[in-house]
Amino acid sequence: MTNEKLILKTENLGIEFGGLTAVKDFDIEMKPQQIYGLIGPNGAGKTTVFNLLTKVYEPTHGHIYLNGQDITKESIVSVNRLGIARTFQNIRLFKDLTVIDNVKVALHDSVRYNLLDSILKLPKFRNGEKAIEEMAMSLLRVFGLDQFANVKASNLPYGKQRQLEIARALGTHPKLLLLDEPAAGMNPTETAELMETIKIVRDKFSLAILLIEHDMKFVMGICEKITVLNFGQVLATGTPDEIKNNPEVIAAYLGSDEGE
Ligand SMILES: Nc1ncnc2c1ncn2[C@@H]1O[C@H](COP(=O)(O)OP(=O)(O)OP(=O)(O)O)[C@@H](O)[C@H]1O
Repeated sequence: MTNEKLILKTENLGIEFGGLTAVKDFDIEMKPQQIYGLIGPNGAGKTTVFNLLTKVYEPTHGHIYLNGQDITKESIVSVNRLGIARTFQNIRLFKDLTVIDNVKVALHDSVRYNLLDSILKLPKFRNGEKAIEEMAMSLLRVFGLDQFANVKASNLPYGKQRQLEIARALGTHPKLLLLDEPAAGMNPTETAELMETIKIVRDKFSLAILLIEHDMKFVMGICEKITVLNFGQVLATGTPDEIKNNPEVIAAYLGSDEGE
């Protein structure tokens, strides 16, 4: 047991679907503000780990601790309120809403007023709306998306849509942000830009980031620590250099793909 404060810790986390063990004995220790990579072959269980951490799936085994608090039995909503937010492998924006409205939806939960306030447009409601508008704009500014505030989300270039998803996730004030393949489908320029944005987000919002990614240049370039999953189990955990040079990881996953 370490005395060091951890933002996320799991112990023997696992889930079975019928007879299939999708994830088994998954242990991770993440420090606050750490950028951490979760990699492994297709079907290794990476997205399932995200679904366990966000309580989309009920773990069959093990425990999840957020900031020292056991959140294993919490609901999806309360895990989000306690500080875990995520993005998805496939973009899940409200495509017909504007860029700013996508972020405002996430922020609405953090400003409290009741239905009557909103129907009567009482000062509390107006001030709340103004605060939400300002918060949304300041989030968009971090990503250079403020200039597109009134554009329909589906009209943004692909790389910007991915960034908008991150902006929206930040609207719930997470302490831990889970990014599922944030660089998927991006061109090299967009990927390089995303690396910078992720570092800025980590510093500006003082949060830890756990990311799943197949782009090894991206993972090795940005992550301080990496865990490799293979067949639902941890194959290795270490620094990018340790992982790159681990013979088991090379055999199971990196092989000739490394540096692609
Ligand atoms: N709801 C479910 N029911 C049954 N099996 C599932 C379910 N969710 C995931 N699995 C299985 O769990 C295993 C791990 O899948 P998962 O999507 O987590 O892998 P992954 O590492 O994220 O893969 P990829 O890199 O392709 O996204 C797979 O065999 C998958 O079919």
